[in-house]
Amino acid sequence: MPKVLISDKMDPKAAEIFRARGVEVDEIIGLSKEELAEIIGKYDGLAVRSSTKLTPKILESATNLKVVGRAGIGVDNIDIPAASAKGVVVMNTPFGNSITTAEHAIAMMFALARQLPEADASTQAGKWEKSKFMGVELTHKTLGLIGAGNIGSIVADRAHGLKMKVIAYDPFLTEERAVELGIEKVTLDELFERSDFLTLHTPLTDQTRGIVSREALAKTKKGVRIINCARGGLIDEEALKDALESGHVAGAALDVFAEEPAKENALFGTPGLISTPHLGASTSEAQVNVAIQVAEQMADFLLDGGVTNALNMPSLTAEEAPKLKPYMALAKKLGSLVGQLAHDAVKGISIEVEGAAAELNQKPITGAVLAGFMGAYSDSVNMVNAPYLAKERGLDVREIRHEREGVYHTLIRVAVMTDEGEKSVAGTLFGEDAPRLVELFGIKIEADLDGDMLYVVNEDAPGFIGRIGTTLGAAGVNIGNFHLGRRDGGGDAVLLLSVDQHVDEPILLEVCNLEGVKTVKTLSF
Ligand SMILES: NC(=O)C1=CN([C@@H]2O[C@H](COP(=O)(O)OP(=O)(O)OC[C@H]3O[C@@H](n4cnc5c(N)ncnc54)[C@H](O)[C@@H]3O)[C@@H](O)[C@H]2O)C=CC1
Ligand SMILES: O=C(O)CCC(=O)C(=O)O
Repeated sequence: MPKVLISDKMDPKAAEIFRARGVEVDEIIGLSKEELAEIIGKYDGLAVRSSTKLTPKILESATNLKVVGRAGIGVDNIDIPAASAKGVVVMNTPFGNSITTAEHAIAMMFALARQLPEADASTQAGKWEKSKFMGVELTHKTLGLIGAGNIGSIVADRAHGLKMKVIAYDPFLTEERAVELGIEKVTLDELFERSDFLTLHTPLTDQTRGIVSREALAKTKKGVRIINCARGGLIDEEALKDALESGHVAGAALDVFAEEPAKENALFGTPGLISTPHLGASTSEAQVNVAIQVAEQMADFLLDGGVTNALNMPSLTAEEAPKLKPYMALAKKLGSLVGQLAHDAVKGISIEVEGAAAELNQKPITGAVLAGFMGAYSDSVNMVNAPYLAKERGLDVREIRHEREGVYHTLIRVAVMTDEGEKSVAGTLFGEDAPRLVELFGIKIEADLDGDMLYVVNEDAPGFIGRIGTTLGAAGVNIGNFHLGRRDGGGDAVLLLSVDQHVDEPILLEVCNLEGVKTVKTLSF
């Protein structure tokens, strides 16, 4: 009988379901890292919320672990690459707590508008300070959403009921979906400039970390009120403290903090700050939803091999898996490449397979492309749920199959349709299993898409390669590999550099300022 450990506080329904399905279960809450590492080896499954941190070190001791179930959405407490490397499936419950979290954001917005916590404390202290607590109405105010996915779109729906004007910045939001949601799609700068209330609903990724920075806060309207029920690292907390103290930001309601549990934080005690201890998902309804869902999904997997909402595993039969594996790795890298490079809203995506790839089940290849593509924007995407999410968001997905071989024995081409037209990338397998990019936006180029990379478009002119090499070398960035392609002599050239470390913003700026450079972007695979 498989054995599961529940290591975070979870609704009793989870344990009930495990037992009813024939899975042995222990509930041990509040284990230290060392204690968890000591006992994890006994378990086939681990069910968590956000307190348990599943680190590579703990995974080292997890000799029997097959599945980790996150009763919730964000999986930043689970080291997914380490779990994948160990063959451990990671599942989450992407929708079970979205309504509850959206409601918390709305509650925070009301609390800010009417200073409810301060007014309550003052009244209960017998002060009756009626004139001190002058509020603002929400009606006709502009609510700016950063992130209009599941939670953001529920917040938008509720805000419409409050007669607010909703604007959003979300690079993945198409115009069609925005119209459907009644949201005006804007740039990030415009969102900062126009919002009376600003609320965050994105995962914490390299792109979103510190998105509400000191510079961003300087662009906001005086008197803006900010709500964060997503992840702490999205806001520069020190800059927010300064902006609250100066009165530029009239209030901030935070459910999440850069360091959690936030038993101490420099923001505490700042005028205008309202805080809750990561309560976004804490309603009995949401906790029952996620507990039932996580237990059912984990039991399905442990007892029958069924896979739902896995973040690191495609749904595949045992026979297909080994043949498809290298194609899926290639497909995911190509999807990720276009996801990282396509700045504008993508309306559609086509996945074309040719030669040997056309003899295989195309669904997992499509799933892998979509997982790579959407993984650039969200941390809840996997090969199983990516096609569903793409449909939900109005993304037109096309699959094309050519059985004939072209120049390569096998080829996968991924094309995205944006407002600027169609852009495509293509790749093949070298030696049957080594994924290789062979074409990038119409330019022939051969490259491994691996680790940290730098994408540079420049005017093809003598001396450029030397200049970029010197600039990166002077900044201590080692170039591991160099891939060059060009449209035609004297036209644009594309460089894909494999670098040994992530290239930080100041170095990126130096590269950007080199003569002839048109575009520079970091990529990560
Ligand atoms: N406070 C709490 O208890 C809870 C917090 N959360 C947090 O809320 C986050 C959002 O959850 P969902 O809406 O379900 O996720 P989702 O994946 O449905 O939506 C995230 C949205 O963010 C957008 N996005 C990604 N990168 C962006 C960027 N650079 N700028 C602007 N938008 C960007 C995506 O396109 C997507 O539409 C989760 O990642 C989780 O961290 C979720 C549940 C409870
Ligand atoms: O489980 C919790 O209380 C936190 C929920 C959360 O942050 C999430 O689902 O991403």
